[in-house]
Amino acid sequence: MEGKTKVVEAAERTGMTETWLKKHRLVYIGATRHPLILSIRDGTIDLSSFKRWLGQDYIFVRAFVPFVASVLLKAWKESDDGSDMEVILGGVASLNDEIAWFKKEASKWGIELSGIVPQKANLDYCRFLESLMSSEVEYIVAITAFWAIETVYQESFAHCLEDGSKTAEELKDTCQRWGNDSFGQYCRSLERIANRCLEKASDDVVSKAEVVFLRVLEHEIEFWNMSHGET
Ligand SMILES: Cc1ncc(CNC=O)c(N)n1
Repeated sequence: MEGKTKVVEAAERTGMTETWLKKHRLVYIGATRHPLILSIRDGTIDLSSFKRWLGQDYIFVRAFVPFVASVLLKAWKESDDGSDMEVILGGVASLNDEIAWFKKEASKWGIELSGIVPQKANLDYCRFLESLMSSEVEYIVAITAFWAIETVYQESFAHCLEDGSKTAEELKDTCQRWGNDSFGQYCRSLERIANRCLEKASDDVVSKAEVVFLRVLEHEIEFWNMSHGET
């Protein structure tokens, strides 16, 4: 088992996550190449959409913190590798900066965060996160969701920073937050953890994790859709 795990860790994106990304490619593209992201990238974004997204995302991130804390707790109880906890703890630490960043960014755009009303897609997504916090949910299922949630933002915002993108200067800071290389490294660490765990998991748990992966993608698409403003 030891040797097998090493082989998986040596290469990037080999394992269950790769299989799923291929199998559910269209949904994944729906989540990572959403019209809102494409409009940031091509410079045609309507700023009211951006502001709507920013305000809603602040609310989401506040609910995301206890979710990540619950993944940390599961790692401590259930993981067979002590370094998982350190990767997840790094995620918790960066969320502290992220909340401060949202406040600064909101004031830059003249958004009053205390006045934001969460929309249905946001409430649905937060409720889904809450369901994953239950102690009944396996660590493998929760870490899979965590990896997927972070990776959608990484792939989406990194796309807005690629050569040839026409992202406006005032939006680059947002794109950097999730699109930067070190966030990319962190997502790959989460992916390696997920793959290592999935390799040892029963078929039943692997199927549960796949369902949760797909549901994350669907929630992410609905979340981007909120920026259109048709509640
Ligand atoms: C809706 C959504 N999905 C993923 C992220 C990225 N994780 C933490 O910031 C996010 N901010 N918002």
